Amino acid sequence: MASKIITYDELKANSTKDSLYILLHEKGPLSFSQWECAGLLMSRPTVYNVTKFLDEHPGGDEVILAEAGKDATEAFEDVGHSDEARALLPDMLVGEFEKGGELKVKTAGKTSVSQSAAVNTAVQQGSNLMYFVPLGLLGAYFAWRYYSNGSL
Ligand code: HEM
Repeated sequence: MASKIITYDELKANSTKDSLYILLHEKGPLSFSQWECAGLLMSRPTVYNVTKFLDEHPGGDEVILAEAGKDATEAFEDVGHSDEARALLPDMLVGEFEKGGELKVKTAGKTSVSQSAAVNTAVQQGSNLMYFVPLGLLGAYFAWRYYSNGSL
Protein backbone atom coordinates (compact mmCIF):
# COMPACT_ATOMS: atom_id res chain seq x y z
CA MET A 1 0.00 0.00 0.00
CA ALA A 2 1.52 3.31 -1.03
CA SER A 3 1.64 5.57 1.97
CA LYS A 4 2.19 9.30 2.31
CA ILE A 5 5.60 10.23 3.74
CA ILE A 6 5.47 12.78 6.55
CA THR A 7 8.60 14.84 7.18
CA TYR A 8 9.89 16.03 10.54
CA ASP A 9 8.99 19.61 9.54
CA GLU A 10 5.38 18.56 8.87
CA LEU A 11 5.24 16.82 12.23
CA LYS A 12 6.51 19.97 13.95
CA ALA A 13 4.14 22.18 11.93
CA ASN A 14 1.15 20.23 13.31
CA SER A 15 1.75 20.48 17.00
CA THR A 16 -1.12 22.63 18.26
CA LYS A 17 -4.68 21.98 19.43
CA ASP A 18 -5.95 23.21 16.05
CA SER A 19 -3.90 20.67 14.17
CA LEU A 20 -2.07 17.91 15.96
CA TYR A 21 -0.04 15.05 14.54
CA ILE A 22 1.29 12.26 16.76
CA LEU A 23 4.20 9.94 15.93
CA LEU A 24 3.77 6.34 17.08
CA HIS A 25 5.71 3.20 16.25
CA GLU A 26 3.04 0.99 14.82
CA LYS A 27 3.41 -2.51 16.16
CA GLY A 28 1.87 -4.32 13.21
CA PRO A 29 -0.02 -7.61 13.52
CA LEU A 30 1.96 -8.89 16.53
CA SER A 31 0.64 -8.76 20.09
CA PHE A 32 2.39 -6.31 22.43
CA SER A 33 4.63 -8.87 24.16
CA GLN A 34 5.77 -10.28 20.82
CA TRP A 35 6.34 -6.76 19.60
CA GLU A 36 8.39 -5.97 22.68
CA CYS A 37 10.64 -8.97 21.93
CA ALA A 38 11.01 -8.05 18.29
CA GLY A 39 11.76 -4.48 19.38
CA LEU A 40 11.78 -1.59 16.98
CA LEU A 41 12.84 -3.84 14.11
CA MET A 42 9.25 -4.88 13.56
CA SER A 43 7.65 -1.51 14.05
CA ARG A 44 7.14 1.35 11.64
CA PRO A 45 7.07 4.99 12.67
CA THR A 46 3.60 6.18 11.73
CA VAL A 47 1.97 9.60 11.93
CA TYR A 48 -1.63 10.08 13.10
CA ASN A 49 -3.84 13.16 13.00
CA VAL A 50 -5.44 13.31 16.45
CA THR A 51 -6.94 16.82 16.16
CA LYS A 52 -10.59 15.69 16.14
CA PHE A 53 -9.97 13.05 18.78
CA LEU A 54 -8.40 15.43 21.34
CA ASP A 55 -11.73 16.39 22.96
CA GLU A 56 -12.88 12.78 23.10
CA HIS A 57 -9.68 11.33 24.58
CA PRO A 58 -10.51 9.70 27.97
CA GLY A 59 -7.06 10.69 29.24
CA GLY A 60 -7.64 14.36 28.35
CA ASP A 61 -6.08 16.51 25.64
CA GLU A 62 -3.07 17.75 27.60
CA VAL A 63 -1.27 14.41 27.75
CA ILE A 64 -1.49 14.07 23.97
CA LEU A 65 -0.52 17.71 23.37
CA ALA A 66 2.59 17.10 25.50
CA GLU A 67 3.71 14.55 22.89
CA ALA A 68 3.50 16.98 19.97
CA GLY A 69 6.56 16.87 17.71
CA LYS A 70 7.97 13.91 19.64
CA ASP A 71 7.89 10.14 19.45
CA ALA A 72 4.78 9.39 21.54
CA THR A 73 5.25 5.60 21.52
CA GLU A 74 6.61 5.29 25.05
CA ALA A 75 3.89 7.52 26.58
CA PHE A 76 1.22 5.64 24.61
CA GLU A 77 2.49 2.19 25.61
CA ASP A 78 3.16 3.11 29.26
CA VAL A 79 -0.56 3.78 29.73
CA GLY A 80 -1.35 0.26 28.53
CA HIS A 81 -3.95 1.37 25.98
CA SER A 82 -6.62 -1.23 25.23
CA ASP A 83 -7.20 -2.95 21.90
CA GLU A 84 -10.25 -0.68 21.51
CA ALA A 85 -7.95 2.34 21.81
CA ARG A 86 -5.59 0.87 19.21
CA ALA A 87 -8.51 0.12 16.90
CA LEU A 88 -9.17 3.88 16.68
CA LEU A 89 -5.74 4.53 15.17
CA PRO A 90 -6.29 3.48 11.51
CA ASP A 91 -8.98 6.16 11.04
CA MET A 92 -6.49 8.83 12.11
CA LEU A 93 -3.63 7.62 9.92
CA VAL A 94 -1.85 10.29 7.91
CA GLY A 95 1.18 8.38 6.65
CA GLU A 96 4.58 6.95 7.35
CA PHE A 97 7.26 9.07 9.02
CA GLU A 98 10.28 9.92 6.85
CA LYS A 99 13.32 7.66 7.19
CA GLY A 100 16.00 9.39 9.23
CA GLY A 101 13.44 11.86 10.58
CA GLU A 102 13.55 9.94 13.82
CA LEU A 103 17.11 11.07 14.35
CA LYS A 104 15.85 14.64 14.38
CA VAL A 105 13.11 13.70 16.85
CA LYS A 106 15.75 12.15 19.09
CA THR A 107 18.00 15.20 18.86
CA ALA A 108 15.07 17.47 19.69
CA GLY A 109 14.41 15.44 22.82
CA LYS A 110 18.06 15.51 23.91
CA THR A 111 17.32 16.38 27.55
CA SER A 112 15.29 13.25 28.14
CA VAL A 113 18.00 11.17 26.45
CA SER A 114 20.69 12.61 28.72
CA GLN A 115 18.41 12.16 31.71
CA SER A 116 17.97 8.50 30.95
CA ALA A 117 21.73 8.20 30.40
CA ALA A 118 22.19 9.64 33.90
CA VAL A 119 19.72 7.10 35.28
CA ASN A 120 21.58 4.30 33.48
CA THR A 121 24.89 5.44 34.97
CA ALA A 122 23.34 5.57 38.45
CA VAL A 123 21.92 2.07 38.04
CA GLN A 124 25.27 0.83 36.75
CA GLN A 125 27.04 2.40 39.72
CA GLY A 126 24.48 0.81 42.01
CA SER A 127 25.14 -2.63 40.54
CA ASN A 128 28.92 -2.08 40.80
CA LEU A 129 28.37 -1.55 44.53
CA MET A 130 26.63 -4.92 44.65
CA TYR A 131 29.99 -6.52 43.73
CA PHE A 132 32.31 -4.29 45.71
CA VAL A 133 30.56 -4.48 49.05
CA PRO A 134 30.71 -8.33 49.39
CA LEU A 135 34.27 -8.37 47.96
CA GLY A 136 35.31 -5.73 50.49
CA LEU A 137 33.76 -7.72 53.34
CA LEU A 138 35.52 -10.89 52.17
CA GLY A 139 38.84 -9.01 52.02
CA ALA A 140 38.28 -7.62 55.53
CA TYR A 141 37.52 -11.11 56.82
CA PHE A 142 40.77 -12.57 55.41
CA ALA A 143 42.77 -9.59 56.67
CA TRP A 144 41.28 -10.12 60.12
CA ARG A 145 42.13 -13.87 60.02
CA TYR A 146 45.65 -13.15 58.81
CA TYR A 147 46.38 -10.65 61.56
CA SER A 148 44.65 -12.56 64.33
CA ASN A 149 46.54 -15.78 63.38
CA GLY A 150 49.80 -13.83 63.32
CA SER A 151 49.25 -12.54 66.82
CA LEU A 152 48.61 -16.04 68.20
C1 HEM B 1 -3.92 8.59 18.96
C2 HEM B 1 -3.47 8.25 20.11
C3 HEM B 1 -4.36 7.83 21.27
C4 HEM B 1 -5.56 7.18 21.30
C5 HEM B 1 -6.37 6.67 20.12
C6 HEM B 1 -5.93 7.02 22.70
C7 HEM B 1 -7.09 6.43 23.15
C8 HEM B 1 -7.42 6.21 24.46
C9 HEM B 1 -8.56 5.47 24.94
C10 HEM B 1 -9.64 4.84 24.06
C11 HEM B 1 -8.51 5.46 26.29
C12 HEM B 1 -9.50 4.76 27.26
C13 HEM B 1 -8.85 3.54 27.89
C14 HEM B 1 -8.46 2.49 26.86
O1 HEM B 1 -9.34 2.03 26.11
O2 HEM B 1 -7.26 2.12 26.81
C15 HEM B 1 -7.34 6.20 26.68
C16 HEM B 1 -6.93 6.44 27.97
C17 HEM B 1 -5.81 7.13 28.35
N1 HEM B 1 -4.87 7.67 27.51
FE1 HEM B 1 -4.92 7.64 25.51
N2 HEM B 1 -4.96 7.59 23.47
C18 HEM B 1 -3.99 8.09 22.64
C19 HEM B 1 -2.82 8.71 22.99
C20 HEM B 1 -2.40 8.93 24.26
C21 HEM B 1 -1.15 9.52 24.64
C22 HEM B 1 -0.05 10.00 23.67
C23 HEM B 1 -1.12 9.58 25.97
C24 HEM B 1 0.04 10.14 26.74
C25 HEM B 1 0.39 9.84 27.92
C26 HEM B 1 -2.36 9.01 26.49
C27 HEM B 1 -2.75 8.88 27.81
C28 HEM B 1 -3.90 8.26 28.27
C29 HEM B 1 -4.24 8.12 29.68
C30 HEM B 1 -3.42 8.64 30.86
C31 HEM B 1 -5.43 7.40 29.72
C32 HEM B 1 -6.15 6.93 30.99
C33 HEM B 1 -7.32 7.78 31.32
C34 HEM B 1 -8.00 7.25 32.57
O3 HEM B 1 -8.25 6.05 32.65
O4 HEM B 1 -8.26 8.07 33.44
N3 HEM B 1 -3.12 8.61 25.41
N4 HEM B 1 -6.68 6.65 25.55
